[in-house]
Amino acid sequence: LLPRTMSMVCLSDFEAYAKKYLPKIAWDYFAAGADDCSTRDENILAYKRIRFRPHMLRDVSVMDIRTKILGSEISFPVGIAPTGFHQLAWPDGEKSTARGTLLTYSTCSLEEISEAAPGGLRWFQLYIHRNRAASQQLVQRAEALGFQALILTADLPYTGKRRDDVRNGFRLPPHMKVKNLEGYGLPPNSLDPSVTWNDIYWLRSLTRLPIIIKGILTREDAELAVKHGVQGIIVSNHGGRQLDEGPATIDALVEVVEAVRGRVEVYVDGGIRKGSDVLKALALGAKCVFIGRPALWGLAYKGEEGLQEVLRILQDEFRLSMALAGEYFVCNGCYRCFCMQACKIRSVMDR
Ligand SMILES: Cc1cc2nc3c(=O)[nH]c(=O)nc-3n(C[C@H](O)[C@H](O)[C@H](O)COP(=O)(O)O)c2cc1C
Ligand SMILES: CCCCCCC(=O)C(=O)O
Repeated sequence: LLPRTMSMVCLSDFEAYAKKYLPKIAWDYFAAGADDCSTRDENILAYKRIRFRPHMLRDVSVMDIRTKILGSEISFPVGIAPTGFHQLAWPDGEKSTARGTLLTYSTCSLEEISEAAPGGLRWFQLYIHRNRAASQQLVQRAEALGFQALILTADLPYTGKRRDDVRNGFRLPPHMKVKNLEGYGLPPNSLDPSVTWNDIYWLRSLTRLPIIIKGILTREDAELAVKHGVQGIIVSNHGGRQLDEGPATIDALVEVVEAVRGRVEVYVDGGIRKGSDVLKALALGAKCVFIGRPALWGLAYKGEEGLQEVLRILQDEFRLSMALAGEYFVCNGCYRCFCMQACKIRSVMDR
């Protein structure tokens, strides 16, 4: 066991721990952004530019931070984003994160995860492979195992250029496998870069599960997503790991929410490191947010327990920010509740 003498107060403490104790190749893979990492870093900086307009004397003695996503209640509006290869952080891998999203590129199989967390809220993240029959089977396995939604990740026709991964010659250690793809004879780089919007119809023909599209950053694509019948949109730039120099997700969220006009649920991920970031995202119209790297840091710290600690800290910070801003219930992504002022330093939370 690694030393755990640090007292964990905020998510950056978990980051420091993971950086110190993970093997360099794993840390570099988790931390990586594309090219100069400017979008990765901008995801975080953009939150810092947003300021609250807090209101006082609003009786925040009783607070309700529950919300619903696609009809299911969650205890507070934070979920776990799909991130690859959890066994690089903790031996149990995705079994420890099974209450979140599970992905194609996991080091545990769909079946192992279902067994580890029966009955939990679970969505399956899909990459479409050139071998469509394999993708079809994955979708159908996920549906049969009780996953409640499909997330189609749209921003990875090819993997972005992550310099440290190139320098390190990153690949999975021989004892770790992409278990969901075993038996299909697929090389790991068999993703289909010819996927288009029409493939949403193909996916729809395979499953009755709600489809959520992940990786949307513009009003034009948000319109297309609604037109193609998805049930949800995750505003995401893959944690800045794909196209560098694109917008920070919290900035893109505003135009996506405006374009969608409440027709489907909108979520956001990227750069969420504090409870006040969650509040800002909600105030700007997200129904729920997802954390990627912070969940991996929690896993690296203490497996499932470490992840729970990350979530608990984020929940406490979120609750406190809400109370200090004069809010006592979660707005459920109803963007009309908040006045989004078009000033340089955007102010949120004014109703
Ligand atoms: C190590 C790592 C692996 C990832 N793997 C996937 C993946 O397999 N599928 C996917 O849709 N997104 C993947 N993502 C992107 C995350 O789902 C999410 O968009 C991003 O991590 C959010 O940013 P954050 O890390 O700043 O919270 C990955 C991100 C990281 C950091
Ligand atoms: C063949 C591509 C696999 C990438 C899986 C993980 C991922 O999305 C990442 O960002 O890393």
